[in-house]
Amino acid sequence: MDSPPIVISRDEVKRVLRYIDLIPRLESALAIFSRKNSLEIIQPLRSVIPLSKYNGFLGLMPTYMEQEGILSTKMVCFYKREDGSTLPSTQATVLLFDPEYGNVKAIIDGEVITAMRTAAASAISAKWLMPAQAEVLAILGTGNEALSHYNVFTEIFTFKEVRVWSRTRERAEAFSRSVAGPVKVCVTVEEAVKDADAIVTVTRATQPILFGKWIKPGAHVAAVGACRPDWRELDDELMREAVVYVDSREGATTESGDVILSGATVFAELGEVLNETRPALREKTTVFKSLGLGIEDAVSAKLVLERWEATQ
Ligand SMILES: NC(=O)C1=CN([C@@H]2O[C@H](COP(=O)(O)OP(=O)(O)OC[C@H]3O[C@@H](n4cnc5c(N)ncnc54)[C@H](O)[C@@H]3O)[C@@H](O)[C@H]2O)C=CC1
Ligand SMILES: O=C([O-])C1=[NH+]CCC1
Repeated sequence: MDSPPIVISRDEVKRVLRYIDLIPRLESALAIFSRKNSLEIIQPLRSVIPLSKYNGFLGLMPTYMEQEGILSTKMVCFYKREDGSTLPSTQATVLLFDPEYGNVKAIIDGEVITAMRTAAASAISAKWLMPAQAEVLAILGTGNEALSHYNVFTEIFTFKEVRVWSRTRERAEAFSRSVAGPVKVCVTVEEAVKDADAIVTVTRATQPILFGKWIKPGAHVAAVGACRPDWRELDDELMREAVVYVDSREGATTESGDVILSGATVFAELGEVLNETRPALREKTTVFKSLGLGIEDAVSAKLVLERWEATQ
């Protein structure tokens, strides 16, 4: 109880965290989240502080899960700018507290947690909402989130073709060389998403890059970027015509430019699908608008600590 916090680095998180363990924890957390029972979870809407001078934001994401004994806060900085910095544009730290006494048990690097839990949440959405015989995956963007999404989607599904698009061909080619399996480099978004069954948008775009007119009816889009109320990745047509699922209704209607500015209706939270209180309309064109939840970081951090302790 009075021992100093354990510090777990990015490399250590990478060593111990596995999708096979993470996905069931996230499914359970998303289901708990959507039951909205304050005896199970307290997770206020994230507070976001704009860092206007630096074109960035600090998000604070506290979570308490009494029955699981988890009290945590993630602090995440994310930037819109591109200035050639070698630091990641999304950086985070997760604090795990002992809820009984308030001492910090662990300080865990949040970069890999953020990338893996976000990709795992998108994969859960695809498990329920992607067409049954999905053959083609398109990834738009080539940053950290693109890589984690490539990893989990190719680990748990079998696609005949994976495509990638970036604003420059060089970046798309570098991404394609950096991953284990074959990836087709596409020069335009339209080429990348034509007849794709699953599309992942993981860019820092602030204006739409993906247009409904290019998408095959029945496709599933996991929309991960555009996490500010005035940022977009998807156009109005796609947002209004697709069935829109979100991680959190409150989050989506407060933070998502794609939801707010298009006037789209939110059909369900992913946790409601997992709880079977709302249907998974797999045969329709679907969008999962992800913004990220503190509860995802909380259960991921607990898992990291457990696995890390087991290997000491
Ligand atoms: N939903 C969630 O839980 C999370 C969302 N995010 C968001 O996901 C997005 C990607 O994050 P990271 O991979 O960490 O970022 P990153 O900086 O590693 O990669 C961003 C990618 O977007 C591209 N890009 C930048 N501006 C663009 C534009 N105007 N149009 C098209 N492409 C553009 C970059 O070339 C790069 O390929 C960001 O918007 C980030 O805020 C990040 C973490 C969690
Ligand atoms: O949940 C998260 O960590 C983030 N969502 C958008 C940027 C970072």
